[in-house]
Amino acid sequence: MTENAAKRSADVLLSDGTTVHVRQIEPGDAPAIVETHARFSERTRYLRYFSPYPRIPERDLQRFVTVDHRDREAFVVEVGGRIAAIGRYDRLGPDAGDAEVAFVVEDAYQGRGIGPLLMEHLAAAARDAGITRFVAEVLPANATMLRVFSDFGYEVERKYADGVVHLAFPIAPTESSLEVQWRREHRTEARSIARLLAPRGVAVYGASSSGHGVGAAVLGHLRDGGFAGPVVPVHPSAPRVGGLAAVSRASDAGVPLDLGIVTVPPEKIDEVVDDAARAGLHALVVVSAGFAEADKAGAAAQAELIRRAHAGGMRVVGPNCLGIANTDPAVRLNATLAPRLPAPGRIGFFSQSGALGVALLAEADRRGLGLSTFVSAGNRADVSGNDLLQYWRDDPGTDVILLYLESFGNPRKFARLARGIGRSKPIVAVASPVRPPGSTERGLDPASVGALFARSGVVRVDTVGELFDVGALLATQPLPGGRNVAIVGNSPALTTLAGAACVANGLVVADGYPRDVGPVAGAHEFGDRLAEASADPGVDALAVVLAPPLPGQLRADDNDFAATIAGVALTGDKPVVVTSLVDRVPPGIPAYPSVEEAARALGRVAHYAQWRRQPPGTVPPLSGVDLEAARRATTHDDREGLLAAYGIRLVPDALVDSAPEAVEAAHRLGLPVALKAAGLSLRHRIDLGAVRLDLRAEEAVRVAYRELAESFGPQVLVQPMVPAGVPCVVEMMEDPAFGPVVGFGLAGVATELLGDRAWRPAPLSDRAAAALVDEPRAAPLLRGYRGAEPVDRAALVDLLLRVGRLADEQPRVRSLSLHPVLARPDGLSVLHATMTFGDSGTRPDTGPRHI
Ligand SMILES: CC(=O)SCCNC(=O)CCNC(=O)[C@H](O)C(C)(C)COP(=O)(O)OP(=O)(O)OC[C@H]1O[C@@H](n2cnc3c(N)ncnc32)[C@H](O)[C@@H]1OP(=O)(O)O
Repeated sequence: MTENAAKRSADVLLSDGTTVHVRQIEPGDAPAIVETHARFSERTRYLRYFSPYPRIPERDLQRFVTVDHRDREAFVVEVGGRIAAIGRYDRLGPDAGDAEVAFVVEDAYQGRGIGPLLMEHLAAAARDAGITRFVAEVLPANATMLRVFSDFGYEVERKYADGVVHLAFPIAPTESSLEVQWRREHRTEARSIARLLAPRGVAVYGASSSGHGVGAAVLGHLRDGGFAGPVVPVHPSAPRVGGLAAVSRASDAGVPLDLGIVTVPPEKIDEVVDDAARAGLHALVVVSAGFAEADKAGAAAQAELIRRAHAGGMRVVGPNCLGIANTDPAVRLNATLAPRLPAPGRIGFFSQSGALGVALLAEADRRGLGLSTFVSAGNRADVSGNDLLQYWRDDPGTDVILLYLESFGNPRKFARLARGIGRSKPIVAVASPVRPPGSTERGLDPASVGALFARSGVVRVDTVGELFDVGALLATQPLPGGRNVAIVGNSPALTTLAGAACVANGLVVADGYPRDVGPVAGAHEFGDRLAEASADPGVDALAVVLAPPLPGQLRADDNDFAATIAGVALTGDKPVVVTSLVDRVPPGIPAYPSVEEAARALGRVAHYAQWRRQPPGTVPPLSGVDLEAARRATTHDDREGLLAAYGIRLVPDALVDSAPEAVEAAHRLGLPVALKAAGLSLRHRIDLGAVRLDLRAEEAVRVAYRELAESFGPQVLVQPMVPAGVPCVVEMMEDPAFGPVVGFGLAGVATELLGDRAWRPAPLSDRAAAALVDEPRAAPLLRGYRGAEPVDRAALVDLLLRVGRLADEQPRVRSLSLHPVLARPDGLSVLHATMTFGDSGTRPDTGPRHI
């Protein structure tokens, strides 16, 4: 084969008798030059690389030719103009099923150390293509390739009976590669939502000829909102409804209709869906109530509605929703119960609640906030917030996304989408803990939601008011380049308050500020101070604080003030927030009634801007992870073994039930030792004084054992003393909706009481792990508080990454708590761990166990 490969062109005979025709490539050859046998399809993806590695001269073209793995075709890898490996897809074993790319390495050729380089290229190719799981199977005879694979970090997952070895390659997915993959999968869905929000024509089912009722109202709103296309009422008998010519079947309309608005009672819904499908509609917005939110029968009707709609090729918004709106001047669609089409703007707004939706639209209107599109999803039986995220991601008319959420249908999908979108378009969300009526979904656990949002860069707000406060700032102002705020005002009291509010919201008052122009300064002088602040390189954002005029007193130049502020806010490249003069500043400048609200909105936006500036994290490969050992450990519920398989070592201990045993264990483990009463939780142990520390001699061990046994029973743990450190807690729990999340905090009653834990979904990226260490409010203790030496942060990050990987890969582990972990300048010690196992569908083991 090596001889063949050296020729310019070769027929390569695979071991099952089929032939692959390969022509050797030259630098600069077009990708298509690799000829292969007929089974390569049009869909062949050519991944072509010039070596980024100095060891390979640029002229040695790297090439990896593959096909969509579902086609199960052959692949050829060429490195440096030589064939490096040839493989097949159609011989894969059963474990390859969920791999993005999977292949059998049949023949591999080594020379000039290309094995590992080849693997790097495969990994790079996979990463660029958004591939996250890579599986290889190596035929038993190919020992060389097997060694290359394992040298490069492939891990043997399984050996089949015929000797084929199954390996998995730990590709470190970058967040951008996840995004690539996601885009590929979901482009089609976004297209169908685009059609829903910009239909060519709309049919209205259920508008009463009497002119009264919900349907007639929606018909009126559509008609009066100035919808650009035809609006056609569909009615069983009336020739005209709401002043428009009606038809009895949508297919009789004679104009293209894409969307149906439905307000017929639930018992009539099936005939409507069938009629809409026959007329070729693409989507339905079902406003009618009486479905899953009502009762069991309603839930069944809802399921049938979705089944029929999908069978007819239609997506469904609702049921039990307020409707949808699109302010694009070329569309002007107001298919909602709200009488007014929102003002046009660049905010996409999703509301899960219909009831709140009308109020939300009215509030947006009052604040002069322009929307691009609005969707109320009601029971969210089909179209979800995730669908809308995909749509807004690709919609050039939307810059900012506001979400009012009550639950997550698919939190993991939300997280992946949000993470990608948040890099270019901010997402602001208020997650109400209310469980939607009729929903079987869990309510929102604040820790999990916090973890999910933090990871995805979602700006989390607590109230609907804040949703708009932050939305207005993001939609109208540039992002701040940092946290330094220049406060300029005309009242020392207010500027001081503003300073405190900024600090309370994670902002920094810029050097030389707050600046008070005094109560008599005119707009001109004020404008000069603002211009100075705007030009100051030490300033990232401006907060304008004007004392409001006294009641009944209108300062002569308030309008001038407003115009001055507007001048800075609309022309500068730094965000400006204004407090007071709220009614006077023109729309487009975020104005707040109080300094606290202004500072809070700015603080959230600064935090988001910082998230966006950081490079996306990667899930780094970890040394010393032994998946085979992990598999053995989980089969036997061996908790300690499982931790060890992920490179997490506990300080050893021994359970003893007599004084001589205690002494023997102390010698074995090494004096000095600590003795702890077994069978008590950690907290109880400390509270009850059931711990004896720093026992340096046999006699001390004996005495301590007797004391503990007398008070707490004969079972006692012996553990070698480890040097003191900052006690921390690393936790992992399986959230039924969100999947595994990893938590970090400092140990101790104070932080436990305050719930001072940071959470992130597993697996952790390097960035997420670092953020976990820095995020608890007590984290300064780790960084060398009051002259102490900082602890080994890298060791903590490494431990978190390991827990994150374990959490991600071991679904049987329901919870894990490493408590305490002593963090020191020279490393860390895990003193104690509890872990619960559970299989899906069963309850987790009861009670934590010491391992
Ligand atoms: C959570 C939130 O607040 S968001 C909003 C959520 N949604 C709601 O709150 C809506 C609540 N209201 C409802 O659900 C109501 O039951 C509705 C809107 C579904 C029905 O309202 P009703 O006025 O009782 O419906 P009604 O049976 O009179 O039918 C309305 C019209 O549809 C017509 N109709 C009946 N079947 C069909 C059909 N297959 N195709 C077209 N039209 C039909 C009827 O003939 C009637 O017109 P008519 O008065 O000229 O004869």
